[in-house]
Amino acid sequence: FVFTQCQAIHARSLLPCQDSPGIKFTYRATLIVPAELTALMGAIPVGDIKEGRLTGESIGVGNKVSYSFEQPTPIPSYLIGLAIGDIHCREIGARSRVWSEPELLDACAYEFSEIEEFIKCGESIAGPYIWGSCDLLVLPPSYPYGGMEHPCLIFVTPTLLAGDRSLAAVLIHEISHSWTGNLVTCATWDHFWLNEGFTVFLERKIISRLNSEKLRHMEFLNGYDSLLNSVKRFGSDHEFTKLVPTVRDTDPDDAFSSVPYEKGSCFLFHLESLVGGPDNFDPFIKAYIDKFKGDGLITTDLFKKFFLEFFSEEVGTGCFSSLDWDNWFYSPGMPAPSIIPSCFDSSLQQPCIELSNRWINISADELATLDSSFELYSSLSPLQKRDLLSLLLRADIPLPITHLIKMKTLYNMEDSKNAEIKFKWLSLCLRSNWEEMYVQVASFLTEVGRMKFVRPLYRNLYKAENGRDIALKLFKQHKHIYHNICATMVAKDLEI
Ligand SMILES: CC/C=C\C/C=C\C[C@@H](O)/C=C/C=C/C=C\[C@@H](O)CCCC(=O)O
Ligand SMILES: [Zn+2]
Repeated sequence: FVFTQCQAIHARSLLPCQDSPGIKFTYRATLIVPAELTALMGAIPVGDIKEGRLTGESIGVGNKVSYSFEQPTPIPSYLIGLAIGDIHCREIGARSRVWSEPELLDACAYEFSEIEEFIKCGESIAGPYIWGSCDLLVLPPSYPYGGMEHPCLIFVTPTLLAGDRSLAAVLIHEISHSWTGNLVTCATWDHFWLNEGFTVFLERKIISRLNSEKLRHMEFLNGYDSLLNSVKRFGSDHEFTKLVPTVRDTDPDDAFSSVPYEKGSCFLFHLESLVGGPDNFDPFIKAYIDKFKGDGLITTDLFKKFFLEFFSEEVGTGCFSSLDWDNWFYSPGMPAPSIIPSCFDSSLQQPCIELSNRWINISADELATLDSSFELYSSLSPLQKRDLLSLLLRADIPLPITHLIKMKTLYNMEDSKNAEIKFKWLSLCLRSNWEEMYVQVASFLTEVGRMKFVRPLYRNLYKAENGRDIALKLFKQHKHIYHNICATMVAKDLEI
């Protein structure tokens, strides 16, 4: 199975190109591959689909076929994407197919069957979907990211296959890039937040409309937790914790974190609150996409200028007099004090907060009293279970191993198919130096290659009591299974 990951600056390793987000071009491509394999690109395929397979053309030489593609809408180089493998497809929506290796196709078709609803909702907020098709390719477990927004063919990790559609936010995120990022694109990587922060904001708008505003707020609170972790990892005065960092002469992979996603979406949430809420802010989103979709390039200054033009009346009434733009854009660390967790409605997190406090405050000899919490835990949604574990991870002191042993059996933690819950649970065990669980950490690390999970688990195993040598030996044995970006980043994390 061959797949590419060009974002941010890897397209240049694939083909000669102006490998910068500020340069856009259309393309046609032809891939010649062994006849038993299928080739796909983030573009419109020329061939037909017969019995779940793209038809290639025999080239008459050797047992090979050619597949041709066309991307008629100008895109930046980082959105070039291709994959080649034993890939089959199934229709899952009016303009969407899901592609995967045949063994996964049933599970993928079920997990992602809401895709047309997501696209339609995105259109109602941001304007027409102009890319034609919106297919989905589920990659092998080594895929280093949750998803990648190649136009016409979104790539996603198989760790989204929770079996209950509970991890759909990543798909909604990648679909949202059809407007923010793919149509209106950051002119340089310094302005990456306009790709990612705006896409997270749009993703959560869709979640609000399709589920509830309370869930949008819960996702903001979860994102705030990720932002805290990123700022803590870099240090609160680090360049990469700025919303608009200077990343010239820097490998963008080194600068990558939750900061542009979560600080950026918090900034837009703050702007939304200043103009009086979603009803007043939402028309700006469509106007913004419409305004910049032409040459499709955006910078922070252009965004600010258009925002103030659009809300010129509010400027006149002093709506933004308290807004310190430069502090938001150029100060390192956590967002300006105008955004703190209490800005968000935490009602969906309340049961998680209460349950986490019970686990944090109970003594080892009272653990039996928690048996009654099984019903409450079972009633939590997968995202609430995720947030329960996040709250426990944020506790001042690590949970005692006695408590983790109890939680493991009481809540059947090992049975969860939800990768986010599994990741948080293993992180909780590492934080408490529960050495019996290191083997489960190692097994998870040899099953997935998504950096969102792999990097923190290797770092925390490396820091855990008697974990350092296990981490180094495990990585040395298995680094070949990871994508090169992942292997490179973990090697840096482990100071190799
Ligand atoms: C301030 C940072 C400047 C530039 C960074 C640009 C790209 C970083 C490069 O590492 C590529 C990132 C690709 C990300 C793809 C998908 C993400 O949206 C999801 C990542 C988290 C996850 O696994 O869910
Ligand atoms: Zn994104």
